[in-house]
Amino acid sequence: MIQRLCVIGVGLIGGSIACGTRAAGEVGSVVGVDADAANLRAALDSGVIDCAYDNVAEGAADCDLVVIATPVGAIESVLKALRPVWSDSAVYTDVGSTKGNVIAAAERVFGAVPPNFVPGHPIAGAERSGVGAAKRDLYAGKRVILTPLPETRPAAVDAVETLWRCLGARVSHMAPGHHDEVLAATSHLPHVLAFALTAMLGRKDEQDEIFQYAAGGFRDFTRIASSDPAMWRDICLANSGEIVALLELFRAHLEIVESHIKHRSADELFALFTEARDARQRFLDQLEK
Ligand SMILES: NC(=O)C1=CN([C@@H]2O[C@H](COP(=O)(O)OP(=O)(O)OC[C@H]3O[C@@H](n4cnc5c(N)ncnc54)[C@H](O)[C@@H]3O)[C@@H](O)[C@H]2O)C=CC1
Ligand SMILES: O=C(O)C(=O)Cc1ccc(O)cc1
Repeated sequence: MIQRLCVIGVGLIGGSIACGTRAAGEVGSVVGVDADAANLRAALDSGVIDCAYDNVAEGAADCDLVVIATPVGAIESVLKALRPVWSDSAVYTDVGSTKGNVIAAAERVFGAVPPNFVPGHPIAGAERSGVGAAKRDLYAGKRVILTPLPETRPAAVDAVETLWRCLGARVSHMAPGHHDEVLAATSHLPHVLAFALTAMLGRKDEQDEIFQYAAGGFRDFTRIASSDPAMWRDICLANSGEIVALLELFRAHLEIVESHIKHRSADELFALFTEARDARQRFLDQLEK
């Protein structure tokens, strides 16, 4: 049981942790900290949090578990603000979509990553933001990746695993670099492609009104281009090396498709689309495992 949980950044992800732990009966009180006064007010009014602070150090003091759920570009400043009240008896974690930069930020702020800080990332979410989008069951059946370091205290890892399990999530461990490589492929690259395609067509739409004739496939492909631009700017800057390497690979693949279409290579196109459909089926099959 968590006595006093502090959520820094009470948006979609932090707000869902707050209401999920309360629904599970696993928390005494929830302290919310947010830089956006209107969002903080909404979190308090809707009962997602019990008390609200705009100051990180004041909110986190005397809490036994502190979850940092701000965009990844803000995590270093949050760690700096936490440093004066950092308690050896509390456990700290984050939910950032990238892990290498969060660990590097902790090293810069503290000299070394504190043994009671457990970097984490729930592989669950949506294209919506803010506490209004929070859901108590957001993490049910979803995966969470923790990237503890050799110096991370086992009891701190246990406490963070217990938090996620009480929300119904399945917890795995990964090395931070490996996490950033894997997530660049399945999350960061698709978001960049959706943003790029939608922006390109958006310019064309001003001339041709093409969106009027878009079908379900366009809606499916571009849903994630409705995601928060500031959050995705931060992710792209934080994991730029992995993302740029994948964009280069993707560009080469796109050129192959282009060449098959240009040269009317029907068999090659059929083989490539079949390979893609089979790969997607493998993805769907493992979702059910
Ligand atoms: N949206 C998603 O589907 C997922 C997001 N994540 C990660 O979770 C984190 C939060 O994302 P969301 O909840 O979607 O964003 P959100 O925009 O819904 O919530 C973030 C909140 O942090 C607050 N904030 C920003 N800077 C702050 C600061 N310096 N101090 C205090 N509060 C601050 C904002 O006002 C906002 O209310 C990000 O690091 C993101 O990469 C992880 C998994 C999924
Ligand atoms: O909207 C979607 O489908 C997502 O993919 C949400 C998401 C966004 C960022 C993450 O780090 C993890 C999940």
